[in-house]
Amino acid sequence: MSSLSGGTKELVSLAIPLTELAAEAGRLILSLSKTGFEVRSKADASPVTNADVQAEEMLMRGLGLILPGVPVLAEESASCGQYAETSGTFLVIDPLDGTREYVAGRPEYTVNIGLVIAGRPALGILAVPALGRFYRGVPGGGAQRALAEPGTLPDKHGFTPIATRAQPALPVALTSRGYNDPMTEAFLDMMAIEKRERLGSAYKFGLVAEGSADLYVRFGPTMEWDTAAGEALVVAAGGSVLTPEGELLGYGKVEQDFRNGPFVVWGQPPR
Ligand SMILES: Nc1ncnc2c1ncn2[C@@H]1O[C@H](COP(=O)(O)O)[C@@H](OP(=O)(O)O)[C@H]1O
Ligand SMILES: [Mg+2]
Repeated sequence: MSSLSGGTKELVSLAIPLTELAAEAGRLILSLSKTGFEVRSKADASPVTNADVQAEEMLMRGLGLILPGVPVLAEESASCGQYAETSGTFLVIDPLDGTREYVAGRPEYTVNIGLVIAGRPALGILAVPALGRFYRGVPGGGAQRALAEPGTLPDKHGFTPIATRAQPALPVALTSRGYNDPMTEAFLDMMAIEKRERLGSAYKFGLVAEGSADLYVRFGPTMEWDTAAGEALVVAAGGSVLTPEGELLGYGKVEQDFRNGPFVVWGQPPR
């Protein structure tokens, strides 16, 4: 068992070593993109590389030291049928979110580390190693970002506060690059937007959290490791993640194989 109490101050302190760990895993992934990686298909036909697997191993080792005893729900372990105990506090990680983008040479892939307490994302870290962007947030404790040269680790004193922006008359909307669906299109068709950008990873949450975009629309399926870290970050920065009915996403949905339903990420409350 861990001795985590879940207080805001404790979580803000915990975010520091977790950010360093995500950045280390990101550096490993980025270096493998230069030296070469191997791609194979998973049971669901989605790609996986040795970068996903090695980064997950690094994260599991590091999390075992930082938060011993806290179960870790991890994408690659879950795809082999190994599920963590998620009825209490648990970590949820995607070691390489946006593997398709990574394989295609696009830079938006992320390392996601989330912490779920009482069914809610309580801390979130996103590293975007190829773009040198590092985000962290604790709902109630604020959100921060650091910028660094790609391939280098962020300066621990380089984190500055970020917040979502007031929604402009014509908002900037984000969607998945590769997994769009008719409901997402219909929702966007109903809105007057300035522009729409497609990106394949949790970087979309970072862009909403820092006020570069206003909403991220996702009616197609995602997994809890795609959203836990990003949701904590966006909420910490002043935004929200809501189902079309205005409900919160739940976490630890073992009976749904940790699959999320539709949601919209809002920088500011929906009007
Ligand atoms: N049919 C499906 N069922 C469950 N999750 C899906 C899915 N299609 C896509 N996803 C999830 O959506 C994520 C990609 O979304 P996006 O491109 O917007 O980041 C995938 O993450 P991975 O790419 O890490 O597997 C995957 O987890
Ligand atoms: Mg993913």
